[in-house]
Amino acid sequence: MGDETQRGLLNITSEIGKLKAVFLHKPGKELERLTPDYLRQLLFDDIPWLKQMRIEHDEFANVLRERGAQVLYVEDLLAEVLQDKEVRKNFIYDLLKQSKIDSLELHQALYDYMYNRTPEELVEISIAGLQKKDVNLEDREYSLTDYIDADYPLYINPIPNLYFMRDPAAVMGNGISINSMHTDARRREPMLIKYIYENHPLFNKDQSPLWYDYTIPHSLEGGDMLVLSKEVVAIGCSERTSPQAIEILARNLFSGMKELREIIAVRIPPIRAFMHLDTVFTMVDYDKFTIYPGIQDKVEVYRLTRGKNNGITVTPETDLVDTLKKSLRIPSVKLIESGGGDAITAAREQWNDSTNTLAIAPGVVVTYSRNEASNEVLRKNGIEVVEIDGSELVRGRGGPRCMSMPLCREEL
Ligand SMILES: NC(=[NH2+])NCCC[C@H](N)C(=O)O
Repeated sequence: MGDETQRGLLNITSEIGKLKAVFLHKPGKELERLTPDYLRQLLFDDIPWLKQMRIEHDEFANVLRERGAQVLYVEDLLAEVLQDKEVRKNFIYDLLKQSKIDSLELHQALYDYMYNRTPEELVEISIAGLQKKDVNLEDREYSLTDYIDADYPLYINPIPNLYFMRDPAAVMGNGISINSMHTDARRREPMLIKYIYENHPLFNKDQSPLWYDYTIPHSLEGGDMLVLSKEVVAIGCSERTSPQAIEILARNLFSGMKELREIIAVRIPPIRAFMHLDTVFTMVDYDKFTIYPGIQDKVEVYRLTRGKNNGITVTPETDLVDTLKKSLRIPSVKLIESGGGDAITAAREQWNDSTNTLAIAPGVVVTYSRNEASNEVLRKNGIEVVEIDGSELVRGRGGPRCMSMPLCREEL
């Protein structure tokens, strides 16, 4: 990565430019800590079969490599960063704080336990969690909390949604937004990215501005963030992303991304099936988008431009397609409706992330093979569709776009 390391690897100025580098997380032991009692709380609808899931994930990574993208794994970069003793110490403190371990004695015992693990083992704990039975703390005097929580099997909870790398952070321009997650289940994920951003030379922090920080109390998730062009960004205002967060992000982007002209805020209904904008709407080519049919009538659209009111002027718009044309300055926009024109098929396939396509070049997308009708419609509209199997991956309710965090795309 010679030159790129010098000026920082991060560069995303579109949704569709040829993908050059991408961050993934291969699902691991954290998925084996999902139990029926905690499924909903952990944002899953079913228990995936990990072995098959990992095969599917490898296939996804291979497709991206074959098409010329460098695949980096968050777990590898984090382990590299944790080689440094100071970083490791701070990381363990943050992990214990985030896990709300307050008892002094337990805090010390867990600190010692983790400090004596290898960086790789520590990474695994930070993702898969820490079971009480794996740590021998027999001689310890119990606190009240220890007695009351005795039946709970873990000291540190797993974060099984980490393979949806899209959400905890998003690269925009040459900077990164490290997001504030809406649910407790995902709260730790951005912290892992922050450690990599602050300490890994590939991210070259001094060259890469931070657009948002996960400690800000207004939630913002990457599934809602679409970089449409150098000049236009779209952000979903959704179950997961608040208007306050969009305004903070907008101010930072306007001051740091010189060419950025406007931000389109798209308000979508706050329900689980549509948790993020990218579950109903993604960009697949210069002037083509895939969309869940009917959603265009259920959204509210606002344009944010540089202005006097705290740095931003907000203009309500009436129509999504008109706004896209106007903002992107293109004569026409084609919305490709997922599901192939049948309402039942569309709803079933949307539930399995038919609309969550990942563009790896203009007009080339990765999708799940199971969404047959939606894939066919894309092809009919001139899009090259690269299919992967996702029978197990889909059980966490996310598709190829959700599972990837692009770091660098070729400029258009
Ligand atoms: N960008 C996305 N659509 N991500 C999907 C994330 C799915 C995950 N189970 C959650 O509820 O958070």
